[in-house]
Amino acid sequence: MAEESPSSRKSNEIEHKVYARAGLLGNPSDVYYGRTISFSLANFWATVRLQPSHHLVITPHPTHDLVQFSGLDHLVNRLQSEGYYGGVRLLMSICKVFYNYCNENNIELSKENFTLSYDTNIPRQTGLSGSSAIVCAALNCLLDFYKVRHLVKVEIRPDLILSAEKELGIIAGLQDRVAQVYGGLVYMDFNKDHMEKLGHGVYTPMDTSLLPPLQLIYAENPSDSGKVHSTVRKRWLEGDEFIVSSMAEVADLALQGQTAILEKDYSKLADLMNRNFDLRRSMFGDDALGSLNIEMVEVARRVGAASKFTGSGGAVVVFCPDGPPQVKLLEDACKEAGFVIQPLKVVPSYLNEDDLKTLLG
Ligand SMILES: Nc1ncnc2c1ncn2[C@@H]1O[C@H](COP(=O)(O)OP(=O)(O)O)[C@@H](O)[C@H]1O
Ligand SMILES: O=C(O)[C@H]1O[C@H](OP(=O)(O)O)[C@H](O)[C@@H](O)[C@@H]1O
Ligand SMILES: [Mg+2]
Repeated sequence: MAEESPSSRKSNEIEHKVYARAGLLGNPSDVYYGRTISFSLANFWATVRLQPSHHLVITPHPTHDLVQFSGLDHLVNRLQSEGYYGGVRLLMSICKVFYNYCNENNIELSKENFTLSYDTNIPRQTGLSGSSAIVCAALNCLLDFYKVRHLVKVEIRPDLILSAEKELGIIAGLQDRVAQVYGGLVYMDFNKDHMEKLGHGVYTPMDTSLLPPLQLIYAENPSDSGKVHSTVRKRWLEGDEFIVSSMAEVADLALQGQTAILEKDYSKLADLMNRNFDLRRSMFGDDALGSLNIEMVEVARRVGAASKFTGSGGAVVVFCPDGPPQVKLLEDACKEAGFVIQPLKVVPSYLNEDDLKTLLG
């Protein structure tokens, strides 16, 4: 299962690449002690580079952390489309979480400093987990720079990545981070007992070759996962019966999906994907999901394909049960609607030997 980790080292520089992820079934129940099946995709990735340096420096990205504008209209347009934040706060936050975790667990860190910089081609805030890709790649750099990879268990790493985002007030779940730490296709069970006893879920890598060809549709339409989740989260915490039972049904789709994928029962997979989106829609409501996002799902369904969000909105994973002619119909429909469509490329697992050793210990 292990492939070489997508990292590289030039003299004493460290670079890690982490791919976008798609939730195939069960999301967003990961935020609610549920189950999901998710995978990393080679279509998009973020890279973080670490270079040893005298001071500790977090380098702003020239475009994602823009602070120089041609004028007020440029500044205001930019804030309206992309919000106030780029990746700098993500890098700072994972440094803090990593440092605290090492302190609390008696993992000694040398006194050396570094400069962190990042780049990403993951379409911003489209539910492809651009945020945790940056955080995960930074964590990988820190693990290697301080040579502590063997001391930080693989199952714990998604929690560290999530803590870094929670620290910033981003409402998020673990599925993104698990898919991005493990790579490949992973079945995840976030059962409450396990989560409380072990401090993490139970993660089972699956063979990526079991998946049928899948398509990705997305639009440049940033949506904030925190905002999308906040009302449903509040209702769930209050014990709202409809939300609690619907979320349990979403979690069950991943359980059924695991069997369907293992048996290559793709018509069942299509039904489960569609049901997944229908349940999300009934819980979150059309206003929170946004008409453009709903249209991306609908465009696929109009050609008879199965479709659902990869994350909280912005991108859609599609399965065309009738094969290439149906994919062609879908491409034409997307072109007309102004959506980008491309075949999904699933990344195999990229845990290395040191990572695998921590799973045994
Ligand atoms: N492509 C990106 N470049 C820079 N920062 C990003 C990017 N995508 C996300 N972020 C940062 O992560 C935060 C949370 O993003 P989120 O809503 O979770 O989007 P995603 O679905 O891509 O993970 C953003 O507010 C921003 O600070
Ligand atoms: O709503 C979802 O399906 C996911 O939303 C977040 O992911 P994002 O890529 O930021 O949209 C969240 O982090 C995930 O855990 C949810 O499953
Ligand atoms: Mg995110």
